[in-house]
Amino acid sequence: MSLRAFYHANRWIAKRGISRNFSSKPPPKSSNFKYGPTAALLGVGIAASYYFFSPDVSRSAPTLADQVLSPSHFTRCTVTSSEESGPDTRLITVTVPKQSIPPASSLQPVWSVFIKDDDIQVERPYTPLEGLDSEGRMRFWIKRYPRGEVGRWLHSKKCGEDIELRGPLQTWTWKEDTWDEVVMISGGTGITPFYQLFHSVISRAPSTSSTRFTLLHSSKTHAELPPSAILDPLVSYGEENPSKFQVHLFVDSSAQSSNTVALAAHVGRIGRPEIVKSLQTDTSKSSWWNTLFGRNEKVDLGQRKILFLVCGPEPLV
Ligand SMILES: Cc1cc2nc3c(=O)[nH]c(=O)nc-3n(C[C@H](O)[C@H](O)[C@H](O)COP(=O)(O)OP(=O)(O)OC[C@H]3O[C@@H](n4cnc5c(N)ncnc54)[C@H](O)[C@@H]3O)c2cc1C
Repeated sequence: MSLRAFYHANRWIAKRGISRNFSSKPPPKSSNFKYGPTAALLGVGIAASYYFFSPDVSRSAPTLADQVLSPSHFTRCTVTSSEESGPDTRLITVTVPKQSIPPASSLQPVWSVFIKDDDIQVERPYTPLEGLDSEGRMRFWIKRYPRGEVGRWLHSKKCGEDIELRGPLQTWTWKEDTWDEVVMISGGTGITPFYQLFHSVISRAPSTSSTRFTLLHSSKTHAELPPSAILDPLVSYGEENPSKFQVHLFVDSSAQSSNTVALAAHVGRIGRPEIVKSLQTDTSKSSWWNTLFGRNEKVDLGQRKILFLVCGPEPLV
């Protein structure tokens, strides 16, 4: 996983790169796969501090029954639903035993859990789309890669089978009343942390909240776009609250699908023009974005605090 922060403050620009490996095995020798959230911050005088996982305990942590979910031990949970949601993806629901459900107050977006493939003893982090409900259910959108270990193993799990997981682990912490604009850019299953933020924060924001959110999501094809269980709530909320939340979908190829939401996707990559265009719908900010991205024009950041979050495979990040 890689984490980078970009600051822009008046005429000073700093670029910082921090990389950490969270894999429980040596990285593949020749793979360009990387699932990395990148946070890019723009604003005046913003002090940014991000902390992703501190893998202080590992897959060798013990498995404990009758204890509340914790990063320091594994909890045996049950797969209660698994449905195909695209060519290589499944929506998988895992249910935590009642006695292991942590208090809701201990779960702050955005968090994830490590799931352990106990055939080969490796673990990978996954993001519960809606967090954890009062019945102990967590729903995941999980991609299977051709030679990927845990994804393929999870796809093979049937309803009623047990899996072990540990967490919650804080992927990134949302802070209320901090940002004027939040721009989320995702590719593939990189949408999952943003969906959790949408479910836990954006869709519940009080009408007095002035933060504007924009989600730009890209998938290779229409068929690989997130399933309607993910897209429908996003699209509906955006239509009902256009001044608070906008969602724009992108696909690389124009091959069509029967998914009606998918048909609304733009063909092409998410680039600078797409970001500018999506944000220019608010005319009060068009000059801000024009000057920010214009080559020879003076940057005028004003006093607005803008956060960019990027999550997806390495070519996107
Ligand atoms: C905070 C966080 C949250 C995440 N949330 C989600 C989520 O909600 N949903 C989701 O689907 N993913 C999520 N991920 C990604 C997930 O953790 C795994 O990285 C992903 O599922 C791949 O793991 P794997 O074991 O299936 O594949 P790996 O075994 O890690 O392999 C990954 C890729 O590398 C290739 N590869 C493996 N070995 C080699 C080799 N020797 N040579 C060349 N190529 C090789 C595989 O073919 C595959 O394409 C998240 C990641 C993070 C960091």
